[in-house]
Amino acid sequence: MRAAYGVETVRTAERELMARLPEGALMQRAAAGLAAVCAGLLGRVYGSRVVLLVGSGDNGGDALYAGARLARRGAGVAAVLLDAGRAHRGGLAALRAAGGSVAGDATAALARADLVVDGITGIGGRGGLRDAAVPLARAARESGAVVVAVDLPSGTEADSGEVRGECVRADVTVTFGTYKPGLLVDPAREYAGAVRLIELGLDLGAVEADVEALQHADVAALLPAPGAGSDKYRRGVVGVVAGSKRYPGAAVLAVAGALRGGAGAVRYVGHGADAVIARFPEALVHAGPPSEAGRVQAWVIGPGLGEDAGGALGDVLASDVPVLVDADGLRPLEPEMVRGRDAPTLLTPHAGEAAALLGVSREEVEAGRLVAVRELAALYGATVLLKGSTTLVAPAGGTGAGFAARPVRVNPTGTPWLATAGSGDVLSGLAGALLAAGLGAMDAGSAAAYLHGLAGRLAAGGAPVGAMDVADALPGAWRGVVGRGRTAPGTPSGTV
Ligand SMILES: NC(=O)C1=CN([C@@H]2O[C@H](COP(=O)(O)OP(=O)(O)OC[C@H]3O[C@@H](n4cnc5c(N)ncnc54)[C@H](OP(=O)(O)O)[C@@H]3O)[C@@H](O)[C@H]2O)[C@@H](O)CC1
Ligand SMILES: [K+]
Repeated sequence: MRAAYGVETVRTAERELMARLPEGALMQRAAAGLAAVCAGLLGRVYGSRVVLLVGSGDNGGDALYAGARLARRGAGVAAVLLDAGRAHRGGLAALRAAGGSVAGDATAALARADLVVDGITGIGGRGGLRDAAVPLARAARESGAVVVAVDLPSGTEADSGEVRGECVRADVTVTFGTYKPGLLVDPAREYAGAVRLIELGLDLGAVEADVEALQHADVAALLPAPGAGSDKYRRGVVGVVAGSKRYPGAAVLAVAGALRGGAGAVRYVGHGADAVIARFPEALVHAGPPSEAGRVQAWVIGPGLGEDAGGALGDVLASDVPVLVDADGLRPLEPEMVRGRDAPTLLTPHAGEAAALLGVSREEVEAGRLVAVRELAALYGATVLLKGSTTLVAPAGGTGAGFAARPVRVNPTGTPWLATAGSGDVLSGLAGALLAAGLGAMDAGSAAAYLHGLAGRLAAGGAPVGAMDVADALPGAWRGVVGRGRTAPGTPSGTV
């Protein structure tokens, strides 16, 4: 599990550690790690040209001390100081002592740079870059040099992943002590490039993370494996209420996801029965209301239902089994329909659907995904999976003052190729199968997003794919995660 902690938690842990260490030791650890990453990126340090963008806080101090280390190894290091009177004193002295200098002409220095170190702001930054820093961030981007952000790309919000205004676009971000939520959540994540963590020795073991990302081993431990005594009910029967005369394909895709998610059986309810049976003769189809369809261990409702989702939705929510509500099922949804349920409810909106549920614009949701998913979880008292470039899953929340659902899980396996019609229908079926197998709503949602992302990558292999290709790639993704099979060539490693 990869964990990310917010600024307040990081600062508390840093204070505790600093009290036990000699003065300045922590910053030296950070600078040593930063310099080592820069040296690795430069390849040959001697003779290289490094420019430091230095703000007036400790983030700038890190940059200056790392610059001093590179200067000692023969790099030509020039510091651009945003406020000469407030630059980190010790760091500036160290840089000068090592042969580094303060740049007279920032633009000229940036134009010649091989590597730019962004030490404008770290966890102390607020809002987008201030005016004085904006041209420097732009010049860094346009210089063609490798841009390395210190702790965070300056201008991004550490706690929320929001980007309010201009910010630095980094190729690599070297972060200290722990990941910060903004490094894992879009839009800030996009600006961070590849993220390298330098351990500082912070003691965060007993603290609940703000954001966490599952990795292969976590997902492998969650996925159900049928035993010798498993029958279809033990493996989990999923009820799927999806599709309509107009959109029968959504029914097929949701059923495909459920079958590939290990469902012992799928009961399909709706107007897409012919299409479902034609593709999946193993599905059980039912023409009446969901409550009369027979025993299920979880319901999936919504994909492609069109306008007439309401009656079936009430029926399904009245059941005492976990319910996943997606797409058209979300439209008639009111908080009180969900809040009173004893069994788990998992809502799976994309940004537009989340915006409609919250009564805000889609842009607002996209800009503040972490805030939006937490608000929805609190409003509906349900687990919420917010689909998108970084899919987030927030636990069902309370409504008390200051309540912030945590940890929110962020999916690390997503790929832009998944932004294709019907891909969400597959995800719904898959997550429904995991709910039916007995996983909690957080685990079902986040494991499904993980597998779905991997399947998208496997299916795509660098080329466009359709939703059924993603469903067909799920067994390969599953085998790859549990380690019993080989993933197809071209599967990215290292990024998950
Ligand atoms: N604590 C530790 O043990 C360790 C901490 N470490 C490092 O310290 C960093 C935190 O340092 P920090 O607290 O000094 O804050 P920091 O990120 O430098 O920013 C504050 C400065 O930015 C300015 N500023 C604010 N907003 C701005 C904007 N939008 N645009 C432009 N400027 C803006 C603000 O100006 P002011 O408001 O004061 O006028 C102030 O000058 C942390 O990220 C890590 O890198 C490591 O060495 C490991 C050990
Ligand atoms: K920075």
